[in-house]
This record gives sequence, C-alpha cells and structure tokens, in this order.
Amino acid sequence: MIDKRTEQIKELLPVYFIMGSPNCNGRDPVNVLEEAIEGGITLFQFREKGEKALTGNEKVRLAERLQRVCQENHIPFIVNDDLDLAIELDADGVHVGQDDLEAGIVREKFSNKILGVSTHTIEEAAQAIKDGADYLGLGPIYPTSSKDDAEEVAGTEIIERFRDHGITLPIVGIGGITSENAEQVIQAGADGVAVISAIASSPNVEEAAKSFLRANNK
Ligand SMILES: Cc1ncc(COP(=O)(O)OP(=O)(O)O)c(N)n1
Ligand SMILES: Cc1nc(C(=O)O)sc1CCOP(=O)(O)O
Ligand SMILES: [Mg+2]
Repeated sequence: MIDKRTEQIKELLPVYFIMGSPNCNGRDPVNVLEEAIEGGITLFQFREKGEKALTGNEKVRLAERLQRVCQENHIPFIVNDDLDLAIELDADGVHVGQDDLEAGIVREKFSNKILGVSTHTIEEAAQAIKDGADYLGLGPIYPTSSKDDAEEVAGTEIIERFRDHGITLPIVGIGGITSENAEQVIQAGADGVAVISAIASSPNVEEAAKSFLRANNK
C-alpha cells in the first residue's frame, strides 16, 4: 500500500530545481529562484558547491534569503549535504549522498523532515529505505558538467532496474536532464527530474522551468 506521505513526496518531485551561487552565471540566486518558481518548479534544493562557492556566514545568509523566497511561495526548501545548516534554518529537508553523513543519522537528528538519499545500486537503495529515506536521487542519468565527482552515466535503465526490483519509493532522476529528455526519465519510472543547469543557466529561467512542467505532462 502506498501511504499518504509517499503520495505527498511524489507531488513535490516533478520539477525539482537545485542551485547555488556558482550555478547562476553571476546573477543574484534570489532572482533566479524567483523566476524558476514563477515557471512552476515544485521543490528547491540549496546546493552551494563548486568553484567560488560561498562558505561560512555568506553561505548562511544566502540560504536564508533563498529560504524566505521558498516560504513566501510555499515551495519546500531542502539543504544539500549540510545537516547543521538545515537544523539552524529549520529547513524542510536534507539531501545526502553516499559520501555524506549517514542517512540513518540524519533521520534521527532531523525527524519528520524530508530526507532524500542518492543511491547507485539496489543495495544502497535498500539501506536508504531502511534508514527512512523519503525519496531516492538516481544519476547521473545523462552526462553532466555540474558535478565534478559524478559517477559513470547510468542512463534511464537504472530507474527501470530499481522499479523492476520492486522499489516503490519516490524516485527523482538527476544529471544532464533537459526538457527534451525529461519525458524519457519519467517514462522509465521516475516521479520527477532534478535539474541544475538547464534551468539556472537558461537565458529565460521562467520559460525553462515551464518547459519541464510540460515535459512531465503536469
Ligand atoms: C535530488 C538529488 N539527487 C542526487 C544528488 C547528488 O547528491 P550527492 O551524491 O551527495 O552529490 P552532491 O550533490 O552533494 O555533490 C543531489 N544533490 N540531489
Ligand atoms: C548534483 C548532481 N548529482 C548527480 C548525481 O548523479 O547524483 S548529477 C548532478 C548534477 C546535475 O546538474 P545538471 O542538471 O546541470 O546536469
Ligand atoms: Mg552530497
């Protein structure tokens, strides 16, 4: 039986926008986020990572500004990697990968919040489910230039494989996803797509976000 929480999480995943200041081509990330929300994104993850990423107080200040925009627009605000920041801001959730704080510890310290976990194998997925993950991030589905330490390209087959193994937890595909290939990701069994560059680097952020909604038939 699929429970109410699972259904609620699925509703959040269709267009999951991820971004931090290094992804915004020198633009104010607040403006980029506002335009993406105008275009219909359904969930936001603050991922302040990569070249010239902010640290310390500057990172916290940016997170607060982005969280405020999310709150004003009823878009849940997820923090990437940084549980301490998520607790400090009382964020709506955290996303962790296999090299981050263990998902089970995040679940203990940040109970009742949204917990996303990146997995690449059925074994990792089984552990994430045991740890209390709300959704799985699977990728990179296609080649990406937004993550230096990305694993090998997995293709949409990884999503089909997870579904064939009976994994019913909500899944979001990530890595190199564009409005042209998003439909294939959904058809493979994902509940949504997680996107950095195809939205954040677009000359028209609002239209870019809208094009993903159309691709997902939302
Ligand atoms: C939705 C979503 N899926 C996967 C990731 C990647 O997480 P991780 O492997 O921990 O890599 P970093 O993003 O921390 O570099 C994600 N952030 N979000
Ligand atoms: C943050 C991230 N995680 C990945 C994974 O494979 O887990 S790929 C990726 C980068 C996604 O950015 P873009 O949409 O620009 O390709
Ligand atoms: Mg991580």
